Amino acid sequence: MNASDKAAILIEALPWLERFHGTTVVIKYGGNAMIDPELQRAFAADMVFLRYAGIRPVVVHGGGPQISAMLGRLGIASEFRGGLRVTTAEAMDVVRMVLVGQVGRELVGLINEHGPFAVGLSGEDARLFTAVRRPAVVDGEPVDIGRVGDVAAVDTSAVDDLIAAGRIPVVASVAPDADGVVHNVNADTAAAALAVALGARKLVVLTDVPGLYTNWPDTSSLTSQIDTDALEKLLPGLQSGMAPKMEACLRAVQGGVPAAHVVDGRVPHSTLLEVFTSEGFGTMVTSS
Ligand SMILES: Nc1ncnc2c1ncn2[C@@H]1O[C@H](COP(=O)(O)OP(=O)(O)O)[C@@H](O)[C@H]1O
Ligand SMILES: CC(=O)N[C@@H](CCC(=O)OP(=O)(O)O)C(=O)O
Repeated sequence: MNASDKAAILIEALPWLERFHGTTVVIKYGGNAMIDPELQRAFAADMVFLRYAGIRPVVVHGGGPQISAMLGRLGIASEFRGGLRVTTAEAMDVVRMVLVGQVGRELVGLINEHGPFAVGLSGEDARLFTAVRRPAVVDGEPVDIGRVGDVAAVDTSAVDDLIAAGRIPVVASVAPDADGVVHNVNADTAAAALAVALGARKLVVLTDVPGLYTNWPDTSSLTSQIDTDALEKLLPGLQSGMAPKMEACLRAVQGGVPAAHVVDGRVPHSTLLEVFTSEGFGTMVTSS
């Protein structure tokens, strides 16, 4: 690559720097996009890059595969209904231990290799999230799946304090209900609720596919942009992890976040590509 090509790549970022400088961006880092240590390091570097670019990144992380692995080691089977984990009280202890004590700590450590930026917290800290029990929806019917929560209320004060101090909040998606009983919240759902409450400029959801396939698994049905009306119609037919993910994007945009993006976290530096380049990357959800 010659000097003018390099300069072209750098200057391509300028309009996006102008547009997003000073805004809050919520990035959901999915467990499936986390399995490779090099990708994890690239993700951590992207968060620090955003921070130095004057953007305020807030990370919400998943860890589904890591939870399933730990449950497996303990001899507990994993079961999902409508894309959500069936969570007994016993499984909830493992979910909390893995998300807060393992996945969150690792991400905080990787970001902090660059400086004293990341501070980990969960929905339990300073009442960040209050959960209500959430049934799974299977064939249009609600099914009780135990200690699974939706986000009923968000108190952003702890996250606001961290952002104001120049930190990068790293949030695990477990949350107490109004009685203090801790629930397992899907991380896409938690990210969307936090993006809405923070008035984020965008929500970026990293996963392990190039985006939303409107006719899964037909690879020609990958969609680069979809509006909320079209997504609402598509939602009842979506399977597995994509159902809560796209519902979360829909909620974020309906809640006032201008755009939600589902991008391929297996591509190194996918967040930078989404935020700072002009060609579309992944699937963008916008308001109708
Ligand atoms: N319509 C669809 N478009 C894209 N992926 C889909 C679709 N339906 C099901 N999937 C599956 O959903 C998975 C992503 O969800 P999930 O495993 O929960 O990811 P994450 O851990 O990133 O939250 C993809 O790997 C894919 O196998
Ligand atoms: C209720 C529910 O399903 N919770 C998820 C929480 C973690 C998560 O969402 O992780 P990913 O983003 O990696 O899928 C779970 O237990 O797997």
